[in-house]
Amino acid sequence: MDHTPEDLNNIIAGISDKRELQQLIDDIKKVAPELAQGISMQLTVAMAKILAAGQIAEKEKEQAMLLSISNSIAATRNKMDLLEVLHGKLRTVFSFSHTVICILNSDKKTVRTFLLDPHSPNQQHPDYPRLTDEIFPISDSLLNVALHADTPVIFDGERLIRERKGSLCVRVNYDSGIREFLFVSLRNGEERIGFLMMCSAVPNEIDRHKLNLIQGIASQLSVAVASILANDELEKKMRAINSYKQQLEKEKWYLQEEINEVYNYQEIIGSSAALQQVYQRVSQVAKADSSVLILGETGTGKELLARAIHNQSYRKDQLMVKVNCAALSPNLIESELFGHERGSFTGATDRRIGKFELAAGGTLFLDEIGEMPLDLQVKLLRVLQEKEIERVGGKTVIPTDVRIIAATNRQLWEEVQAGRFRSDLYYRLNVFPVTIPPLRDRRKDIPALVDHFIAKYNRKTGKKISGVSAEVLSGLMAYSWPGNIRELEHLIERFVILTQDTFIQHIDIPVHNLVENPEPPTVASAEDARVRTIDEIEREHIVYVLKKCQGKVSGAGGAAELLQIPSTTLNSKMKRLNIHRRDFE
Ligand SMILES: Nc1ncnc2c1ncn2[C@@H]1O[C@H](COP(=O)(O)OP(=O)(O)OP(=O)(O)O)[C@@H](O)[C@H]1O
Repeated sequence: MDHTPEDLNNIIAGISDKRELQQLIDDIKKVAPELAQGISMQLTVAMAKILAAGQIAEKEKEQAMLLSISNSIAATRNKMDLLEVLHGKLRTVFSFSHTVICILNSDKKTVRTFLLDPHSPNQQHPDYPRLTDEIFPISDSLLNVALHADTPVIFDGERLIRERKGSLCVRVNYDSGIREFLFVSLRNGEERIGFLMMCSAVPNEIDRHKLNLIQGIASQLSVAVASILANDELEKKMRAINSYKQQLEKEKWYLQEEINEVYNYQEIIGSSAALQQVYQRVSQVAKADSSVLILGETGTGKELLARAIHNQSYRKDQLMVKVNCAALSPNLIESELFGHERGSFTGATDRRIGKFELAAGGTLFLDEIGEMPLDLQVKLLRVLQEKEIERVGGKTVIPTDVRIIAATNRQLWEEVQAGRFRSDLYYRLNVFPVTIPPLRDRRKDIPALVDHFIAKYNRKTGKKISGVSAEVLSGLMAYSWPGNIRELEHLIERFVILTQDTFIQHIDIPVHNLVENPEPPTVASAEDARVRTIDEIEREHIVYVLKKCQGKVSGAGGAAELLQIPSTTLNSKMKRLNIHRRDFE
């Protein structure tokens, strides 16, 4: 130690390491204690300089880490990215077991879990699913503190359990070995949006010197979380818009089909006691949402009644979709009802939804249910029981929510006894039967119906016919109406077209069905006076037979069978003679 004090000053000033300096001080104290006394001031200054330099270096390191974490957070686009930052990058700076982000709900009174560490030890806890599924009131004092913690606050796990704070969240974590909790709030500007929770299994593990750093990270996290939430909200709205669009497309397609069929729905006319009873049944069942079975002869107004039930039900703002079970072709019947996936059979070039899906939320009207083939009855029964369908060629089941209204002009129970209709399906549909009486049992309704149809066809033809003569009316009242109201409507339609007068003086009523009036009208109509062509007669006869078969062209009981010609011949005749569905439906 033969240095001069000046040499020593230079050596001391050159030392930048705390330990090196301490070693030198110890050496000087040992060999020259009075010298150490003499340069104590220089030693203190040197030590202070080294410490300050260390702090600056530490600060710079922190800044660099914060910058790196900030950059990673700023690059996050979704929850998965955020998880990676929290449980990857953050772990290189802090020691902790896992983190959780909770979000304030729009009610501002509850929070929900937004992000959970998939590796958290809580996963084994039986109450873990509740952490993700439930919402927690912020009236809970711990959550309230967490939400308002402008600077990070640390809680001892033992103490929280002792003081019964933080209920489920703290308990599940504590049971899984967590002993320390750090909370810091997340804010979007002035608005509090949630909080970050950092959990540690070791008391005092969370570095108290790095709380500033955590706070800085929390500010960055707030921006990322707010943007993910805004994106989620946007996506939710887009999904809602898309599903609404699809629904509209479905409805447009269905309405187009309806228009193509030139079908319009109208009000139910009639005030006879028999019809009053029907109205009463309808009002009893309309809002009940149970299945309804409408029974009645052809043309009595079963479809009209089904629509009335739908219109009075809670489903009235959704569609009532009609399926004519008799008109479905056997190989397409299943796809028609349940839809099909693209390529599921030859000709299935596109995915198509079935009538069940189309009627979602509304009513499915199964007309002519008595005609449904037995194998499809089984499938229908399964759908009604399980309330889910499978598209043809599809792999997933689709839940259905439809109300079923079925109608038939057959004696369905007799069909069951004859083995043509499944009894289990019969019981399922026959929850609330409504029978519409035939027109001959409610003749009182005939005058109102006549006026109604004259007004209807006046509108269509631009005529101004004011009514029928007393003679005509008594003829109409005497007729037995095997085709019921449809027959009456067609008769009136024909005579509105034929009548040149403002009053219908004469109507040809089929003689053989007159039941009460022995004097059928004898005056020949203008139409009868003219010689009709073979084509006209053929057309009339085909239309008559088609009506008799309820529009069924081919197959058993179809018009082709009755006319004893192949259905292809009948189809080409119908084309040539300009016969459309509306002519016989
Ligand atoms: N009470 C009524 N008031 C007004 N029009 C009616 C009434 N009942 C039936 N109609 C009309 O009669 C025609 C046949 O009615 P609808 O198709 O509802 O009968 P349906 O019983 O379903 O026949 P089908 O068994 O042949 O299918 C329709 O044009 C309908 O608008």
